[in-house]
Amino acid sequence: MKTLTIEKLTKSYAKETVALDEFSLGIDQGGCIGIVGESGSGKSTLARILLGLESFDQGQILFKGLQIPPKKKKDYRDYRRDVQMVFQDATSALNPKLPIWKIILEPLDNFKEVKPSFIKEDGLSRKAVASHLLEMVGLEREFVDRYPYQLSGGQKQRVSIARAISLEPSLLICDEPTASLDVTVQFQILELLKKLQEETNMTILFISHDIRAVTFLCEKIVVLKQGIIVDHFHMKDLYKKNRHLYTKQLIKVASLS
Ligand SMILES: Nc1ncnc2c1ncn2[C@@H]1O[C@H](COP(=O)(O)OP(=O)(O)OP(=O)(O)O)[C@@H](O)[C@H]1O
Repeated sequence: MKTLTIEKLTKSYAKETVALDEFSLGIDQGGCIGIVGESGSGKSTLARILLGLESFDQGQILFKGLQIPPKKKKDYRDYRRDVQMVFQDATSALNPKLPIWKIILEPLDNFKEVKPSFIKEDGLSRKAVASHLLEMVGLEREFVDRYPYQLSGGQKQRVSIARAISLEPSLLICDEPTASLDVTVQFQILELLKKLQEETNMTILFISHDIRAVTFLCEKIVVLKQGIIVDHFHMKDLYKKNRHLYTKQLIKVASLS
C-alpha cells in the first residue's frame, strides 16, 4: 500500500483559476519526491490541501489508507502528528517571543503521548530534549536559550526542521524551504534534509520552483504547470530526450543543461 495516494485532485478558486487539475500521485514510504513548477502552478495549493488547511473540489487523498481530511477527531489528530510541514519563511513560522527550546518543543507539548525514539534516557529535562533536536539539525546546544531574532535565516530554518521532525512524522512536506536563503545556505539545508531522510526513512515531499534544489534532493520528480502534471520522471532520466518541453525549459533556465 502507498503511504500517500492522491487521485484526480481538482481545486479551483474561481471558474477561471484551476489551481490543480486532476492531480494524481502515489508515494511510497521513504525517499524524497519533488514537485517543481513556476509561480502559480499550484504547488502551495497542494501543500495546503494535504495539511487540511484548504478544501478541494474533486478527487481523493488517502494517507495510509485513510481518507484525507479525516472525519474522526482522533484520526485527524493522528494525521496532524504524522504529517509535518516546513515553510518557506522561517521567520514568520517561529514565535519571536519564545526561546528556541520552547519553539522546538511546541509539537511535543501538543502531543504529550508521543515518546520519540531519539530520546533514549528517561527523565531528560525539556531543554535537554530540545538540545538533542538542535544537534540533530546541526546546531549547537547553546542555541536553546536564544530567541529567533538572534539566529540567521539558515539557522532559523534548521530550528523549523527540528520542530517538524520532533514528532518523527512519516511525511514531511517542505514548501520552498530554501527559497529565501542564499545559495550556500540553501545547499546546507538540502544536505540536512537528505541526511535526515536517510536516517529516519520519513518521506519528504519537497515543493520548489527551483529544479536545481529538487534534482539535488529528490529521486522522483513531478513537473507541474498550471495545475497539471506535465512530466514525471526518475532523477536519473533528467536529461533524457523524451523530457517534456517545459521540463527542458526549467532545466535551461536553471543553467543545468
Ligand atoms: N486563496 C486564493 N484565492 C484565489 N486564487 C488563489 C488562491 N490561492 C492561490 N490562488 C491561485 O491558484 C493558482 C495556484 O497558486 P499556488 O499558490 O498554489 O501556486 P504556487 O505554484 O505555489 O505559486 P508560488 O510558487 O508563487 O507560491 C494561482 O493562479 C493563484 O493565483
